[in-house]
Amino acid sequence: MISIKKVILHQVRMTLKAPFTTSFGTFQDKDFFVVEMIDNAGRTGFGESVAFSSPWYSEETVRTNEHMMKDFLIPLLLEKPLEHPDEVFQRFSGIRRNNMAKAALEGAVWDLYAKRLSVPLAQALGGKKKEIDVGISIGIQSSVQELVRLVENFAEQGYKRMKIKIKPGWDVDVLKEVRKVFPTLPLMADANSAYTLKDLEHLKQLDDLDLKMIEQPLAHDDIVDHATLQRALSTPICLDESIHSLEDTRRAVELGSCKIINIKIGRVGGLSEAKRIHDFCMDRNIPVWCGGMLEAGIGRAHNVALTTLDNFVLPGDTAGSSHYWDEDLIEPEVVVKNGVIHVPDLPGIGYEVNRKALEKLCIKKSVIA
Ligand SMILES: O=C(O)CCC(=O)C1=CC=C[C@@H](O)[C@@H]1C(=O)O
Ligand SMILES: [Mg+2]
Repeated sequence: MISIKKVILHQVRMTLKAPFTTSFGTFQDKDFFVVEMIDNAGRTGFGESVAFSSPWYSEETVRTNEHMMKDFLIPLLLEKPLEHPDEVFQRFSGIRRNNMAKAALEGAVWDLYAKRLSVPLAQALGGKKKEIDVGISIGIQSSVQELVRLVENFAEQGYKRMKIKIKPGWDVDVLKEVRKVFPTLPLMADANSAYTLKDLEHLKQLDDLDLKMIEQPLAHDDIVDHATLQRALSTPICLDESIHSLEDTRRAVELGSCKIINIKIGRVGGLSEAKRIHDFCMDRNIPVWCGGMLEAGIGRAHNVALTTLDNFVLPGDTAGSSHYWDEDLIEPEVVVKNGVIHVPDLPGIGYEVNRKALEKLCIKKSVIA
């Protein structure tokens, strides 16, 4: 049994090496929670929340995460022991949505569980890969020249796929310029819901660019219009923001809204639901990949472990720690060599938490026992 005795919420502030711009705006400071969970044997599991400080990506924020974890979710975990991390999803089922708060805690339970078994988290999840292919996500840049320079730099580092953010006015022409310089490089676009069906004819031009996919072109809560758009495009649509659960996945697949799913542990409420979406898509030959939320090392470690499952057949957004941070919260940091991450074989998340760095970057600590 997993008997949780104490949960420590470290509210951390880290500054990205470079500002991150999407169709929604730009930010560089990232506040989030490191969840430290201690069991009755004194073992520690770690999770990381991914909600941003403002509700632009989803309705959740750092503040809503804190409220939900402290006032609703942690008390449910402390109520009684757990047989298996899969039970957390059920234990939280009375709480509506708030998936990122749920996932931060459930991730710590999974890490604790794997450490109790003394196996890597990847193995506890059923993953077999010892190495994973990764891509990189490039925010909207100040000029096409700067974008081409970044694509060149990341291609030289061996990243397996370039994700380029687009929005009206920074899309087809920009991608054509990149294609001119890199005629065969695996490319995809992420629109973060910047378009509507009125842009259908405009978006059809993407079909001439040999993109691997176009991610979330339409509204963050839509699967109907995406089905209309997918029927008009030969480029596969990948859904991100629209998919919060296995049920959303089932509906989107039945409607034909997408051909690929970007699975983000925080967006779907944790690793157990992420596995269910993975398995559902594998049974229907729908490829998935692991999206990113600009995580620090603990969240990055969870993404690496999840990506070892068989149907993560497309490179995800799990770039190396040094792409994001001057100093990460884990030792060793996540390193990408020629577009590949070697999966750690230590118990749990497989990386040690750098306590000194955590203390230095922690702006508030709450102990709940
Ligand atoms: O490098 C990463 O962690 C991926 C970053 C990234 O592309 C995104 C993070 C968060 C929201 C979005 O802007 C975007 C995405 O949609 O995947
Ligand atoms: Mg996305």
